[in-house]
Amino acid sequence: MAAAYDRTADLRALDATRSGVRGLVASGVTHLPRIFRVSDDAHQPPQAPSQEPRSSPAASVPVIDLSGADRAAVLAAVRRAAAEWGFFQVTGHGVPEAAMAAATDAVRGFHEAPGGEGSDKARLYSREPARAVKYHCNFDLYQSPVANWRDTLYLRMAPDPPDAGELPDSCREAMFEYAEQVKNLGKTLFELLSEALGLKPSYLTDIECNQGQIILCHYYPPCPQPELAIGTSRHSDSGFLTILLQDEIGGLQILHEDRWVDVTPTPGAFIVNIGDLLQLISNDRFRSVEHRVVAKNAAPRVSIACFFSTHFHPASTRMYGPIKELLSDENPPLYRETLVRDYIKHYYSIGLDAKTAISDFRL
Ligand SMILES: O=C(O)CCC(=O)C(=O)O
Ligand SMILES: [Fe+2]
Repeated sequence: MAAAYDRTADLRALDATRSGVRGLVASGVTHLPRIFRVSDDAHQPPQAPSQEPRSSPAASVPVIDLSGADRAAVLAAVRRAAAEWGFFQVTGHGVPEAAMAAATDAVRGFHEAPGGEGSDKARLYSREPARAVKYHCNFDLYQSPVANWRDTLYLRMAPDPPDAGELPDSCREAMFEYAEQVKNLGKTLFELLSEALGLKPSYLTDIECNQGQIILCHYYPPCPQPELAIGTSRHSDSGFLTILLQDEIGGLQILHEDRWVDVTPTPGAFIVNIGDLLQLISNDRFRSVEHRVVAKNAAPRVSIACFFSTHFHPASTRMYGPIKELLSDENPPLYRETLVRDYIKHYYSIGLDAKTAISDFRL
């Protein structure tokens, strides 16, 4: 029997530093603190990556060039990827590489700046749901079974953009520009996804799937014992759609046909994935797929995840259910209707680590 261990005290101690995992690394930790230790079975995927047969090359997440002249071919590729993978990478998306690099550099700069008295990190450190701009180590630190080796700068950019003064100086310009660029790309993607469902291009934006925009700027410091830790626990995304930018380090994996498949960093590309709510309204035509980020010790990793979700519209009374145009006698509705905020509330009540939220809305 292990000696009594006060996990909550350790979590509180980490929280009180207001400088996250990066602060631990800066202070020179050489062993993984226990709160980050993945229990032996908790993160075993169907097969651990090291046990996967490698005899045939693993299939990889589709890469789609959105600038392709043959629109029908682009649509077919999007339809297929959204249905079979739930994930794809996009190139030819029109977002200037300079804006992508500026955002990544700004996020890295924020996370690598020292914390402590008077710092932006100390000023922004918060778990307050109402705050539009905040920084923290693990949004679910006190709920999750294992702390993730990751810190996050949270920016809620739409529908009500934050005051410019709330953003850290080092990020302000780059992140406002990035948010605008990704919002435009989101509109393009929602149009493609609408058409891929056989609907008019404006269908998904007409029902306001693109109205909310939360940008999570993640930083995964080098981990002293990566095999014992996890960067982000397995989960599916709750919103409609996610547009993700990752740097060259890698570590993101998606669960495809019962195997973890690496999402290989592709210079200049964005990763796009279907969220639970889009699976729900597409009546399972599109799939929201589980993913995770493995910890690494070589170098820090930066990723920027932009979620299109409207759950912070507390007044929104729009109900979302399977899109009527997609239903027929052969395709009856698979889900009940829900308010976005009720779906998200349920999702968070379960927490990362399991994909049962959407199944609880199945008819
Ligand atoms: O860091 C990543 O690549 C993925 C992060 C993620 O899955 C999320 O924020 O939902
Ligand atoms: Fe995610």
